[in-house]
Amino acid sequence: MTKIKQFRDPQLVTDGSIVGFYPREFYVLDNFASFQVDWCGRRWPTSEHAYQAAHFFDTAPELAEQIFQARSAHEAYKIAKANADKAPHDWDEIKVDIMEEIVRAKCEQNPYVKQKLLETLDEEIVEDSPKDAFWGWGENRDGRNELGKIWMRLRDELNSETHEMNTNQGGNQ
Ligand SMILES: Nc1c(N[C@@H]2O[C@H](COP(=O)(O)O)[C@@H](O)[C@H]2O)[nH]c(=O)[nH]c1=O
Repeated sequence: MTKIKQFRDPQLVTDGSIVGFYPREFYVLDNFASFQVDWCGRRWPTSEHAYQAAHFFDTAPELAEQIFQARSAHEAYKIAKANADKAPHDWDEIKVDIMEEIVRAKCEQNPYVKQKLLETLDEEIVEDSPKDAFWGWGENRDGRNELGKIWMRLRDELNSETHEMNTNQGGNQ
């Protein structure tokens, strides 16, 4: 039995009879969601813009600029994919740390994101992507779910900060 009331998702109709387009309950955790992030000296339209541009900061700054200007997260993603050969050779080794930095900034800077993260209580968070088995769980639901893990780490941090604050306040009384 789930502890979280996901009031939107049970209404999803997936039998093909309608085309539904209202965002899902925890859409804010998605990198394509429309929350700006101040990171590396710029205000990025979404965390996806920041993450995709970061591929090219050192190797192709003009592409980073193009991604900054991209009109949507989808566009940012497409530019990066089309230029994957220009990413640094060690990208796979550094990308999780970079993603965590960006996602942490998004959470700290957007109170609604932080609120929704805390509403997940201690349930497992999964990027339930049907195709990405690195950031999400992928087609077979057994992928690495690295983005879900980042959110769970950030949630742990927030909860231990709150716990520490409560403990300190209790100690002062
Ligand atoms: N592809 C995708 C989403 N997934 C995001 O796409 C990015 C893929 O990273 P990488 O493979 O390292 O370039 C990553 O930020 C992941 O969370 N989300 C969405 O809403 N819609 C999409 O179409």
